[in-house]
Amino acid sequence: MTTIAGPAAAALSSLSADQLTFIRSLPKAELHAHLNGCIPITVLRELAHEYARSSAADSSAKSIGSATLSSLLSNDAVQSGIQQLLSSEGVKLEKITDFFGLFPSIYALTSTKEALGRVTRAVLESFLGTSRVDEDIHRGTASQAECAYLELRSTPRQTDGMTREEYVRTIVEEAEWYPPGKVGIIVSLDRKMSGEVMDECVEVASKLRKEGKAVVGVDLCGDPLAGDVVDFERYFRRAKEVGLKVTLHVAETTSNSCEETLKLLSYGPDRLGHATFLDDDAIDYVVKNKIPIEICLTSNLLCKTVSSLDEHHIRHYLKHNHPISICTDDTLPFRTTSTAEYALLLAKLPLGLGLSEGDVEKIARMGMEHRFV
Ligand SMILES: CNc1ncnc2c1ncn2[C@@H]1O[C@H](COP(=O)(O)O)[C@@H](O)[C@H]1O
Repeated sequence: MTTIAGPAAAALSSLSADQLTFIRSLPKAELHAHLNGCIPITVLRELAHEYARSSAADSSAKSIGSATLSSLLSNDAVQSGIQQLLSSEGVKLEKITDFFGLFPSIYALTSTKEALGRVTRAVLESFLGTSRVDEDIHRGTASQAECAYLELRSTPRQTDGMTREEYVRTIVEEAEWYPPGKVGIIVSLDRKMSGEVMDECVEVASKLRKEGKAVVGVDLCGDPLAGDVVDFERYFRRAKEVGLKVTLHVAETTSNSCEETLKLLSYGPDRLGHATFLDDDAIDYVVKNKIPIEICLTSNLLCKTVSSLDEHHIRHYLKHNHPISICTDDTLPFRTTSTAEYALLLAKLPLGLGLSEGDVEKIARMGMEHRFV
């Protein structure tokens, strides 16, 4: 269960019961959700407690599952990172680059296959409800689906407990509990990765795809100011050659240059994440080539890359009838859900964009049309 707060909560609570029912009834596709950024609070809290217990009980052997604490953060560092995420308001950020410092603590908790499988199960359930094929057998409770289709992305990590291939397989195995066509997995390449690791991630994605697994694409993510996009090109070209779709985080900050953006567009992406600061040339290219944009309203507000909903770049794309999809990005720090992001479309200004139900329905349809399946 996601605790909703901030802009998403304000928009949701301004809606009538009929409006909420309308949003819930729309078939929605979540196309931009980062696994480790979407862990439900209850699960994060449990994992943090277990980490603390293991740390206290076994400081000499230092083992948690098959990972060793010595290769991870100290318990104090982990607990203080997790405390920021557990605050009922969600995280407070001064600027987007502060955001990436939240992940080392989360990663300390999801570094074994067991823990990764557990969080994947919880994240899938938070978006898709209890529609696993074995659900009737194993559970008595039902939870409501937030969306009809989920593309879940994650950055493969090699830990003491698993290889990068095992990391992706663990996620895929959990996704396979859902009916075919419900979940697609996107392998994320972090801008801080070495070329060797990017290559390995693309090969793992390709291998699993060839085996018929639901690995549908690759993504470029991470600190938008890290690395040089000239160096990443070959890995995304390779991904396209082997039939994987490509989505790229692009122009998330004012410090991302126009040259960088044009270079990323030259990879031939199938979708773009955020695309907040595109200059006229880039907008022309994106509009002419009808490249769908994954829009993350709350994320942009809380990372302070957009100052208000009224000034959000979604307005531009709506005016040009350009394909977009509405996404949550990271439900844990941003305290949002798919329903709440749609509430931001429907709620009246200044709490939302004040769109009509017809427009919102059309946007939901666009999301479903631009799945990587
Ligand atoms: C604010 N918008 C964003 N911009 C860029 N990258 C982001 C992001 N939100 C999340 N990530 C990327 O996703 C990772 C966490 O999930 P996974 O470990 O992959 O499952 C983060 O470490 C970051 O690299």
